[in-house]
Parts: sequence; structure tokens; C-alpha cells
Amino acid sequence: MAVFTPVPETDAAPLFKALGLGRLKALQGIEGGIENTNFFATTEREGAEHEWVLTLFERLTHAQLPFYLHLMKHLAQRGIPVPEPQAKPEGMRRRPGEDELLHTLRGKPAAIVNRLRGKSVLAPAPAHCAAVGGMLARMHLAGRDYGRSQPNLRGLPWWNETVPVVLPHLATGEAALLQAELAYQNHVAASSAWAALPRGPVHADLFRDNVMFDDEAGAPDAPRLTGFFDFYFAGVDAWLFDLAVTLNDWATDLPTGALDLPRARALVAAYQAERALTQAERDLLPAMLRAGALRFWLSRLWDWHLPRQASLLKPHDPAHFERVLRQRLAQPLTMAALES
Ligand SMILES: Nc1ncnc2c1ncn2[C@@H]1O[C@H](COP(=O)(O)OP(=O)(O)OP(=O)(O)O)[C@@H](O)[C@H]1O
Ligand SMILES: N[C@@H](CCO)C(=O)O
Repeated sequence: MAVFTPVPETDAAPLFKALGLGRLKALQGIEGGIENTNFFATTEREGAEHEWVLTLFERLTHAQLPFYLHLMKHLAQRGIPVPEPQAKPEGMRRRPGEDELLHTLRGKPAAIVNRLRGKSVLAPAPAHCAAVGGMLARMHLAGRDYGRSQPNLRGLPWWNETVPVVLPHLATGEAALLQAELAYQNHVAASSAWAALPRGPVHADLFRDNVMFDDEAGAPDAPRLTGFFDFYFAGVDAWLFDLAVTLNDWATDLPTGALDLPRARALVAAYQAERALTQAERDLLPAMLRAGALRFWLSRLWDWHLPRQASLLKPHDPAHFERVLRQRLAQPLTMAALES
């Protein structure tokens, strides 16, 4: 379990009460996450039980967090199924720099959101990929009128900064690939096609474990997606980058890193049913699939070689995304292949 900051119930209960969420009955650390400290919480209000997720942010600051929290609220208000951050009531005292959706617990920035129903689907079928692709496009469109802006903090500037930090830990072949790919992505980012990509708030981490399905409620060929969550890598970036990150997880064969064409086709077709890709996006799909692989290879290398303290932390395997990158280089996925 990655509980970086333990929180006794006696510390959390006053916050739930102050937000009008009821009396705290249970608080349980959540296994699995590697970025933040998360707890499932149960409260009782007016005779009914309510389920929440309490997050303490370990790396993000009070200044960075309002972008994510207000984005979730904005999307929730437009019918996209995402957890909705709970606000302080009018008049509740705020610490300096605190936003109405952002709280402080054990000295850390904290948020409380509703717990989504359902489970993550870790072996998705094309029908799950279609549900994710369609909702991703709807989410991009719903974000167009979001008023706040913050760059993707794990974008190109972070890659340029972090590659030199991990290089001393790598074997020669890995180091050469990482440097070559970084050079290629800097070249792509200087192109007119890249400048023409439509942009907006993106999730940027929409992996299988950040989506919920209520499979029992849906028909086998129409699974019911109950939510996207973990928006704490979101930022304003190219919509195509988000689609590429999503494809690299949902439509990838995990043992080999190769793309699974039926799942990729289902995901992109459902995305395009909501929003057709522009010519620049169609042209840059192979490059953005490489960018998405580089992004997560690099963050995993960083977590692996420069780990932080946690009660019990299992860093993700960086070699998976090295394989994904090598596959995207060896077999670029073109729109022609997806639409044939
Ligand atoms: N709103 C929510 N509703 C239901 N379950 C949630 C919610 N938020 C988090 N969880 C559960 O908590 C687990 C860990 O959360 P999350 O993935 O956000 O961790 P993290 O450390 O912030 O991120 P990461 O996935 O980047 O490691 C999830 O896998 C999920 O089971
Ligand atoms: N989705 C990321 C973890 C951070 O959210 C990964 O698989 O490396």
C-alpha cells in the first residue's frame, strides 16, 4: 500500500464534518496508487451511508491543485462521469492559498471526492475500448470552455529535464534509445504539424486502472463505463497526446508491448464518432504514440531509480514502456491501418 502519510480517523473526521459530509465511520488506506496517499472513507449522514475518497497530495502543491480539482468539477457538471471534489461551505475559514475545493490535512494539500461505483477492467475487450474512446472525445469537447490553464507538468520540458537525471542509471542500449527518442520528440514539437494539433485540458494518464466499469449493469457488448478518475497528471496539451497515451495502455498487448488492432480500431472509431481527427492529428498519430511511450518509460525510470519513501511502494516496471516504444518504432500505427 502506498500510504506515504498516515491519517488517524480523529484527524480526518473534523474535515468530513466541516464539509457537511456526515460523521466519519471508517477510513481505510488504499493499496495500489504510487503518486498520492488515498483512503476510502464511509460517512453517515441523515441515516444513510456515503462513500468517499480522501486524497493527500504528496508532490503537487496548493498552487497547482486548483487546476485539477476545478477541471473535475467542470467536467462533472457537463455530464462526464468523474469524481466531484467537495467544497468548503461559504464562510468556512481557509488557510492562506487554500481554494474552496482544496483542504489541508497533516500539513498536506487534500481533497475529498465521491467514490465511483464499479471496478477497473484490466483485460479489456474492444467494447471496453470503444466506451473509453467515446468518453475520451466527449471529455475533450466538454473541456473546451474550461477557464483555467496549466501545462501538462509531465510534458516535453519535464522530459528534457529528467532524461539527464536517469541516464547515469541506464545500460548503454537503453540510454541511446532514450536520448534518440527525446531528440526526435523535440524535433516533432518544433514542426508546423505539431503546432496545428488541437489542444485543451487532457487527462494524460488514462490507463485501465484509472477507469471504472459496472460490468454487471451493462450488456457484454455494451459495458457501462462509470467513470474516469485520477486527474492529477492532467494539463493543457494536444488532444492527440491523450488519445495516444490511452491507446498505449488500453489497446496494447501487455506481454509484448505490441498494439492490438481490434482494440485500437474500436477505441479510435468511437473517439471519431464524437470528434473526427484533423489532418495534423492523423499525420502525427505514430509520433504521439512514441511520445506517450517515452513519457511513461521516463517517469517509471525516474520512480525506479530515484524512489521516494512509502509504507510499501511497488514502482511500475519501466521495461514495459521500453518495449512499447520499441514496438511503436518497429511497427508504426497509421490511420490507414486503423481504417482499412
Ligand atoms: N473516486 C474514486 N472512486 C473509486 N475508487 C477510487 C477513486 N479514486 C481512487 N480510487 C481507488 O484508489 C486507487 C488508487 O487511486 P489512484 O489511482 O488515484 O492512486 P494514485 O497514487 O493517486 O495514482 P496512480 O494511479 O498514479 O498511482 C485506484 O486504483 C482506485 O481503486
Ligand atoms: N499510469 C502510470 C502511473 C502514474 O499514474 C504508469 O503506469 O506508469
